[in-house]
Amino acid sequence: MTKEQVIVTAAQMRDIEGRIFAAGMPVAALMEKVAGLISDSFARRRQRLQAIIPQGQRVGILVGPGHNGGDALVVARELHFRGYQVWIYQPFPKLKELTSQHFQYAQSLGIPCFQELDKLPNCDFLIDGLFGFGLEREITDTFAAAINYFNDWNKPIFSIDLPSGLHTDTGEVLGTAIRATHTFCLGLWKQGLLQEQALEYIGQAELIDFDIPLADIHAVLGEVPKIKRITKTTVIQTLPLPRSPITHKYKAGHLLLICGSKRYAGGAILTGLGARASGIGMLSIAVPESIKPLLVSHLPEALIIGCPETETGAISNLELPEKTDLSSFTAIACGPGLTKDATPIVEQVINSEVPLILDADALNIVAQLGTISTLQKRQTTTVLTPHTGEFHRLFPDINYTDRVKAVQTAASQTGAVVLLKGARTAISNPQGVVWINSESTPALARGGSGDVLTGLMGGLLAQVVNKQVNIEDVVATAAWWHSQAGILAAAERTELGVDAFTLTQYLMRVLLDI
Ligand SMILES: NC(=O)C1=CN([C@@H]2O[C@H](COP(=O)(O)OP(=O)(O)OC[C@H]3O[C@@H](n4cnc5c(N)ncnc54)[C@H](O)[C@@H]3O)[C@@H](O)[C@H]2O)[C@H](O)CC1
Ligand SMILES: [K+]
Repeated sequence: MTKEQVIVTAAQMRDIEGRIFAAGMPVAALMEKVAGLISDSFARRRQRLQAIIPQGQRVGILVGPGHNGGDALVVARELHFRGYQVWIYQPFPKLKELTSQHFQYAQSLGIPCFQELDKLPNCDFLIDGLFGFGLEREITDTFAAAINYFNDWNKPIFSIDLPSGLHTDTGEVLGTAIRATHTFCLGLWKQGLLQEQALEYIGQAELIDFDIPLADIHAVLGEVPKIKRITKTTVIQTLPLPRSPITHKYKAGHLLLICGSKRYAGGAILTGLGARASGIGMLSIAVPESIKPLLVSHLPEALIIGCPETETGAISNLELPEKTDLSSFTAIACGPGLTKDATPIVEQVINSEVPLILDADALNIVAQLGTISTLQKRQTTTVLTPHTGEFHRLFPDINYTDRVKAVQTAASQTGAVVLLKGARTAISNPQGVVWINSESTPALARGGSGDVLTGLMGGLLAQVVNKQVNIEDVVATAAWWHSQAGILAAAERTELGVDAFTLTQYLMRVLLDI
């Protein structure tokens, strides 16, 4: 485990810091260390920012009543000595002792301090030290008015630990919140910063590591923390690389995709291209007979199985090649483009013993059949990959604003690994172990990119399912791979240039860089 993977709640951070203080680290010393690291990072960033904001170096420091404010005051002092023109806004009647001492010292240095908004000078940047993980309740009155006032200034705002006003664990806005350009998250990633609803407030997030001993992290979070960020470390451990020099196509997995319809042939092609990019040894794709020629032309290496179809052009019956049945495959991925007329097919794969990924229309069909009753029958690997709409249809009683809790609940109810798609995709296994994909791109918000993920994930699962891997690690690796390809493509083609087919062409590029 690396610190970049760890995610904490406010309570866990308080416990971890409490252990550090109990071991003898003075709070004031930690505050000095943290604020020094922030000032260094800010100064390094200034070189880059100077290009964007060349004029002056006037910094407004927003100081809250707790140690977040204390951090900000130490940063104010350090930037003052580094030649910035610093002023302080501190409207609180009562400050914590350490914060109060730093405030007093800043005033003794002649740093202008203000209590009223209308007296504030102009500035080039703001540093937000109003609230950190100690925010306990909704921000109201003067403090809410101040936050809204600073948001309206449209200046770059650097938030310390969290944008003030965000709930540390859920990322919810408590009344109002600073819209940060950049967030310096202190020590360990706070869970709220990885929640979708926080994204528009965080700006670019950076972890300021202040050498928290791993022993203290394990003491509070356990040997293997339950909730982690997906990083390259996980991916490298999970990918079927390097390949054995003596492997052959039958040892590199045999995936069956069941997808497509006369109406949605493209979904089947994109799913197939995603699977191809996974490196899968053998790929079979069951589609309605009428679109078989299309698939063959796009995926000559795949075995395309033309199935009987309903009059609406959906698969009516899985007509597998002779001497094969579902157990001939190491994994099945089912759903993209199926339409809701393929219910018997979905029931058939659910009743099989084969590791199974359900996506798109397969999920809508499961929702219609009754999610829990349908899936509880299965005793083998099942993965669900809903977007929020499909998630709501599958689990109408689960509130998904806190996406971590939502996927944990859905996974424990169904016994499946559940991936909830979004800007911060969350994945849980039935035991509540959660991965969060903390890097993605809005470029992926397009029809078809989910089909690519299903194929990629199916191909990866088919290659590793018989090895000692955690299924949630495989799902997390596919999600990371998929979003990194989107990020790479967007960097070269802008966020408007990543159609699903293009995305499939970037998947392999990602692995070249790890
Ligand atoms: N734990 C430590 O000693 C260190 C923490 N670090 C930094 O400090 C904050 C956590 O500090 P804490 O004092 O616990 O809380 P905050 O600074 O976030 O401030 C909360 C403060 O404000 C009061 N409060 C809470 N909600 C409201 C509200 N809605 N309206 C008004 N006032 C409110 C509450 O009573 C607290 O006193 C952490 O984020 C780090 O930035 C250091 O980095 C290391 C030492
Ligand atoms: K803050």
